[in-house]
Amino acid sequence: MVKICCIGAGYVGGPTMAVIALKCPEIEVAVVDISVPRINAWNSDQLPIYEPGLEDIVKQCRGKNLFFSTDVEKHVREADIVFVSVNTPTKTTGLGAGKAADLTYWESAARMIADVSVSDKIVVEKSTVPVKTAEAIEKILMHNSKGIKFQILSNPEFLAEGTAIADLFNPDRVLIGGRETPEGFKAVQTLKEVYANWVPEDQIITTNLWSAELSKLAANAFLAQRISSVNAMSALCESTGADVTQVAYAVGTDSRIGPKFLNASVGFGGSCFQKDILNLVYICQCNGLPEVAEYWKQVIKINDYQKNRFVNRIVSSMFNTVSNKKVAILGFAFKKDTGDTRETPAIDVCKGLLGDKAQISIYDPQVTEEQIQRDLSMKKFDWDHPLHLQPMSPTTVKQVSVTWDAYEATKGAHAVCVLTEWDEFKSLDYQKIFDNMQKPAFIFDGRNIMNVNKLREIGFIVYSIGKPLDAWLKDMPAFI
Ligand SMILES: NC(=O)c1ccc[n+]([C@@H]2O[C@H](COP(=O)([O-])OP(=O)(O)OC[C@H]3O[C@@H](n4cnc5c(N)ncnc54)[C@H](O)[C@@H]3O)[C@@H](O)[C@H]2O)c1
Ligand SMILES: O=c1ccn([C@@H]2O[C@H](COP(=O)(O)OP(=O)(O)O[C@H]3O[C@H](CO)[C@@H](O)[C@H](O)[C@H]3O)[C@@H](O)[C@H]2O)c(=O)[nH]1
Repeated sequence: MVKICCIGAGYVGGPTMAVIALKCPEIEVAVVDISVPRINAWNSDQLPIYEPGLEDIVKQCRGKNLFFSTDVEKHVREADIVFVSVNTPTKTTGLGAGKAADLTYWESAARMIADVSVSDKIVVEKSTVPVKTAEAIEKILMHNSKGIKFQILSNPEFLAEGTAIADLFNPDRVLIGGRETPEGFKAVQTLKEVYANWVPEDQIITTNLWSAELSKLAANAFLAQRISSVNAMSALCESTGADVTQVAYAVGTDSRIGPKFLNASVGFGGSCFQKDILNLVYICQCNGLPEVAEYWKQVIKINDYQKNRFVNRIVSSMFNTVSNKKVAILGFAFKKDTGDTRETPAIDVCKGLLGDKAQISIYDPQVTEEQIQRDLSMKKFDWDHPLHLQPMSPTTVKQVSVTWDAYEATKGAHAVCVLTEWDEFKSLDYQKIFDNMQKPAFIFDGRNIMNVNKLREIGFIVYSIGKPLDAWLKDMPAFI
């Protein structure tokens, strides 16, 4: 029986391995992690991450051919294929701080693999890593291997959170990069056979190592660039009376452009886009390509601009101050159908409002008060380290309250901000919300999910990203 071990039981390691176990009953899959609470959660009824469809699969396979364990060394030693899906955060100190990927966790995993291995292995990069990481990993493994042979493959993951299971069942493509040597080709073929259990062969792309590593960074940069492009247009729409949804539709019907990923928003979030683009920028700089670096940096700059613009719009619309005003936040996760808050735009928006002394009341169906308080007090990039290494929230932010009910959050508020596109926000009783709010009552829709006409009929002053402005908002100078 082929044995797979995955180091890192996170948003990628957990779902990816669960799907491999489901689709390949003849393979034994062990997911290992240094975090005891995380592994305990994977072995309980309360999984550590919320992902539609995941629980069913874990329940089906756990204890049969899918195991979660903290005995990292044992499972690595026994495995034929070792996936490494550990954190690759942005460096916070030293060379490349604020841009370069911090490969501490990767390197320690590679050293451990070399230490404990007693048989040849295929080591698969599942984490998103800088191009050429495989070369460094090869060196670590080779110099510590005691004669054991390792083949390194790059097999980046393209799943998106909230749709991880659907993406894994039906990927647009699986990408495998390897060394162009007989041993390298053989390793690529072995991994290809795993995926071929459910992915059509013509959707399994094989390349050299560096193309696979770089394709992952490139794909995220292209995706994020589309969002920054449409968000840049949203600002122009507000100034000209154009409607960004209409513009995006008209642009996206061109088959060369395509309709996906053109939703204007308060800004993109999530653990990947910013981190991976910063990493790409750093790699360009290190390779003497400052113009290319500047080009990609702009995608992040526009994203920051969009988040600032949103906060400034709120404050300027409300007579240029939100001091002591209650502002309700609907949605804190970085997108719907996940409880993940890593780099969520809600953090920046809340911090911006807190900077103007607002009282904030937050409701998100999947995010706990503890998580929100940690997010609002954590330093930039701290969130991307393993949980047990993250600083605990030193103090709670007093002007922030968290409820489990949208009506409670909005009661007595001056304004409501929609920051995550949860479906349930579309069907709230907005008349009831309006009746219980201070007047004038504002709604700032950062996701364009609201029925604007209906809200205006009720009496709200409504701001939607990139849409023709309410007369009220037109009269209020926006300091952006
Ligand atoms: N989250 C996504 O949607 C996504 C999608 C594609 C790629 N990626 C990439 O995959 C990688 C992992 O992302 P994630 O979201 O799953 O992160 P995560 O933080 O959810 O999981 C990483 C896990 O690795 C564990 N870990 C760290 N060092 C370890 C070690 N030496 N031994 C054992 N366990 C260790 C941590 O405790 C943590 O549980 C990152 O490089 C990320 O960029 C993420
Ligand atoms: O038209 C759009 C599409 C997305 N977003 C926002 O962009 C962010 C990222 O969304 P999405 O890409 O759907 O989720 P992620 O889980 O971050 O997935 C991205 O990052 C992963 C990690 O690398 C990759 O594997 C995926 O392919 C890539 O889509 C979220 O805040 C979304 O709300 C928009 O604002 N407008």
